[in-house]
Amino acid sequence: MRRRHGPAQRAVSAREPSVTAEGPFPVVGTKCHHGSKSGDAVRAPRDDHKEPLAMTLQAARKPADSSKALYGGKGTRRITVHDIAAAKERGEKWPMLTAYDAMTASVFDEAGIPVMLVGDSMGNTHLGYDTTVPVTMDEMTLLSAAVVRGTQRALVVGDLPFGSYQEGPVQALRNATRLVKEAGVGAVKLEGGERSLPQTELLVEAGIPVMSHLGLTPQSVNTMGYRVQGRSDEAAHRLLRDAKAAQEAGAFAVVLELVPAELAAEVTRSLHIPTIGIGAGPGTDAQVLVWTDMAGLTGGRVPRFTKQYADLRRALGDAAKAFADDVVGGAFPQEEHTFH
Ligand SMILES: Nc1nc(=O)c2c([nH]1)NC[C@@H]1CN(c3ccc(C(=O)N[C@@H](CCC(=O)O)C(=O)O)cc3)CN21
Ligand SMILES: CC(C)C(=O)C(=O)O
Ligand SMILES: [Mg+2]
Repeated sequence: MRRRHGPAQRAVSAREPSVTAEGPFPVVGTKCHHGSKSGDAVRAPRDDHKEPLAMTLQAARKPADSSKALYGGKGTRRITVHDIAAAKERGEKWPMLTAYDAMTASVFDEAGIPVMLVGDSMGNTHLGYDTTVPVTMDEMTLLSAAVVRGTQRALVVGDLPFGSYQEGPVQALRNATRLVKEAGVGAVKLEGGERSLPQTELLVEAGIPVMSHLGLTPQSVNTMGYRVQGRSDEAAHRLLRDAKAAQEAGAFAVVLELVPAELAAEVTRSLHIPTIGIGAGPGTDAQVLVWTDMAGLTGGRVPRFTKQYADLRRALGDAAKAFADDVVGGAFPQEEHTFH
């Protein structure tokens, strides 16, 4: 355990941002725990106060690390939406994973994952619901705050859950503001094209970066099911139109879920903001997976677009059985685990 999870860390509010930054982590670079938009996060604290002003300015203007790559680069400060835009210009591909708790998020942060999505898929993976539909703002806020506390570098994006933005732009702004102020996320994501444009515009105008989500939008499972989207010519045109409109409204990225690879590639070529695919083929700028699917922890059926990079479900089950066998057989605890 590298993080302290004492009571002092539980309460996060805009009024006491410092409580999110404490803990035994070595401080590398400058931490920015409240959003990613702050240009002031770029300047590292100086301990050499004898340095002349001219030199200070020169140092501040010095080009950043030669390797700016979102994944594999040398940067240690919090990733911003500007870094995401620059990656598209460089033609760089990048990975995104979901995260729902501080400890797992710290593992992905140390692995260099540049963007983490606190997905409403937490409904399925962590809260035991059948769909994402029941997930609440309270649940999103709690888990998003944990992911922000567990990361130093990743841009943390909070999903706006079903019912938290459908009423209109004002409701969307109220709830997105809550995720920014109480959880400290750097951006929010909302599902839908045309129907979510007024929300996107108002949020961006208010200073909250927005990630759009098109194609299969799981919050609409009760009307659309979990089917590949954009197969007909009409649906394909609508998706392309929606993506361009989201970009026009100010979105900094677009998730494309379960759409034909050819269409996702065309959307990617047509936009100057990055596309993030999930079940959308290899032609998108980025790829996202639900982390429990990626690591083989999810039980039961997983979507066909998932690739399993580990078998955590087996590893964890084996560990639990080994512990249980030791307890029942008297092999644990031993002398080294015992106090006298
Ligand atoms: N664990 C998990 N992984 C996810 O990817 C995920 C969630 N939960 N919860 C929220 C949504 C729901 N998602 C889903 C759910 C089901 C399918 C699915 O059954 N897809 C079919 C394709 C059907 C077709 O061919 O049209 C598949 O076989 O993969 C896809 C995405 C993606 N998201
Ligand atoms: C699958 C991603 C894009 C998502 O919206 C989620 O995890 O909730
Ligand atoms: Mg989601």
